[in-house]
Amino acid sequence: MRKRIAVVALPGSLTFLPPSARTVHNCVHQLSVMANESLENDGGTGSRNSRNIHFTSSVDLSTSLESSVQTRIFKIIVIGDSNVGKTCLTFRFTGGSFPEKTEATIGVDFREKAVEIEGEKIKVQVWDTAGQERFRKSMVEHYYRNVHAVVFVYDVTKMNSFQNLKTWIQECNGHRVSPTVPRVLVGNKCDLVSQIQVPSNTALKFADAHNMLLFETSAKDPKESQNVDSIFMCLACRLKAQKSLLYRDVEREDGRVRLSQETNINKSICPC
Ligand SMILES: Nc1nc2c(ncn2[C@@H]2O[C@H](COP(=O)(O)OP(=O)(O)OP(=O)(O)O)[C@@H](O)[C@H]2O)c(=O)[nH]1
Ligand SMILES: [Mg+2]
Repeated sequence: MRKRIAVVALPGSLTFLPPSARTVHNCVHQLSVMANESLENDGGTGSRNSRNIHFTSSVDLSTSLESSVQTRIFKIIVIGDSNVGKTCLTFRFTGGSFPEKTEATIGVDFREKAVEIEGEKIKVQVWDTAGQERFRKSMVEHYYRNVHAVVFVYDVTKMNSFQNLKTWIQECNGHRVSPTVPRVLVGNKCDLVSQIQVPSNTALKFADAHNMLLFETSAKDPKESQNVDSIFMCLACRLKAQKSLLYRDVEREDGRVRLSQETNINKSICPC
């Protein structure tokens, strides 16, 4: 039986159950997923399009962020071998579906989702990076600059992609990403049950050794959708708890951040 981080949906709410042995800290957060604010809708096809930022300088990004200055922005990068499903995972989180067709990411795909945690509106900015060396080498500095959290992804059906995690961690450390920056490990493609090569116990040991939570999930399986959400929400909850992260004039009403009425998703227990 594969050990997973369980995610259970209650009527009118989204509840994350904390992973028992790997709880990093216990916290209860109230959150609402306000709106699915991908920077630009691609019509649900999942095809790579205009949000594919193959930028050459940080100026491109600052332009994109001008409209977002009223909320805190958490930059989360997603890294790992090519073809492990980074694009599909980020699309599942920000777009709520599995892309019908993907191509190798070139540079970075940049997506955002607005969430509300304990009454604070937050933008989770997901940087879906290229796994192929030739598509990423000129971009690496941009990935790691001012990053708030890192998601390492491997494919549970490809032992190589798991073994290569060491290299990805080295690269991350080599770019002076602070040890205090939260990191999680994601084993993707768990729907391919008969092809699984990476045992859960092996992955769990690795995650523990690197002080990471482990999520085993599938971007493809719709039943895993909330589990995919919990990867990013877990990080967002932890980042929110780090008061030192930049505030950007959070919109307030009567001294309190107004809760969104647009969704019935509200009370949650942080999976961390
Ligand atoms: N069965 C299954 N296939 C998946 C899953 N996630 C992604 N895939 C497939 O795996 C292939 C690669 O997915 P991508 O998301 O493009 O991989 P990537 O990691 O972004 O690859 P690069 O952009 O080259 O770094 C595609 O054919 C997807 O349809 C999953 O959870 N289950
Ligand atoms: Mg990709």
